[in-house]
Amino acid sequence: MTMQRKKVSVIGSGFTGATTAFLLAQKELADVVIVDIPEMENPAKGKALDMLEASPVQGFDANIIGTSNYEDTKDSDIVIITAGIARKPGMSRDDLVQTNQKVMESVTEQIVKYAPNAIILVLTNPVDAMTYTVFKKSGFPKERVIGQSGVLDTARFRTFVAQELNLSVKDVQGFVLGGHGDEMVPLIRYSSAGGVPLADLIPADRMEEIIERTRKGGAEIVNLLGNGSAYYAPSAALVEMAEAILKDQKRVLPSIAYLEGEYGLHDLYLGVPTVLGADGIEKIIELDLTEDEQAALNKSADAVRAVMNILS
Ligand SMILES: NC(=O)C1=CN([C@@H]2O[C@H](COP(=O)(O)OP(=O)(O)OC[C@H]3O[C@@H](n4cnc5c(N)ncnc54)[C@H](O)[C@@H]3O)[C@@H](O)[C@H]2O)C=CC1
Ligand SMILES: O=C([O-])CC(=O)C(=O)O
Repeated sequence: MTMQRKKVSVIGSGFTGATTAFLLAQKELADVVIVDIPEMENPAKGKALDMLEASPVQGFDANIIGTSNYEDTKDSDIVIITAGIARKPGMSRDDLVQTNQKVMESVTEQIVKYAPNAIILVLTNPVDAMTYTVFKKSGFPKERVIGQSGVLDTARFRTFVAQELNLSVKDVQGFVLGGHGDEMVPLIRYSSAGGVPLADLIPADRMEEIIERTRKGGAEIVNLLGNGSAYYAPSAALVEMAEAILKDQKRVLPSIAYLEGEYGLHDLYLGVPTVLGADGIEKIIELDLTEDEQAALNKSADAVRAVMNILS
């Protein structure tokens, strides 16, 4: 009996889409379909073929194709949306909202048609509002529409802390709540190195600088790259979430989830700790926040709502 491999479709063959596709294949998590608009079909095909030609060298078994035909995404287990425009230096993520809302709506229509049972992971910015757009347009249950921000924001925080303390990144845990913007809420109380609270290891003023760098982590890369935004770490984050779902790992990872009263917030998508498994978001973990933390989370939610108000 042959085992049917899982199928993941990645919408958008740009920096994040291509990198995500390659990581998924290298880890043999699924066969991968990369979809772009008809004008970009050949580059998408070219990237897919190039990746496939790396498979004998690296020794991975996964098929990868590029296409502009959504029929090829039929019955995907997961669809990852990276389609749309990215910001340039001087822009905020929120400047992308109008263009990317249209892209989300057209892409979602196709997903509903061809992969009605898929779990959707959204990367496109402004990601909290774009995940909400996809949720509304798809009519999928909330646990099957998930946005990516917290794994990336936490990874940035962990990187900076590990550098600061000259420790392995493996032993540094971080915890970031809230929207994927300057108002995100790193929770130091829940962050540690080898189980030791960070507050015992890093002076408060230095910690503030690390938090600020984390909040501006996306812009730091945008300014260095000059004509696009981060893609290696964002793709690694998406793949960690996809792996948790494909392998039903029940990982505790931050996700952008639909809130219906959790943390006192209603009818918006925001970054919170979740359990990710075969059903998507299987649980939202609610923490008891201090007054200051709740106020910071509310401020972050307000920033997301301000973007949602621009949605047409
Ligand atoms: N949530 C997060 O943490 C992160 C979000 N992002 C966001 O991800 C998005 C993609 O970034 P990159 O890959 O760097 O951009 P990119 O410009 O390299 O690639 C975007 C791709 O989407 C394609 N596309 C546009 N409209 C499409 C449609 N209707 N259907 C299919 N494909 C379409 C374009 O042709 C292009 O190939 C941006 O909005 C960016 O801000 C990027 C990094 C992190
Ligand atoms: O900053 C951007 O525009 C892309 C992004 O979301 C990130 O890298 O965090």
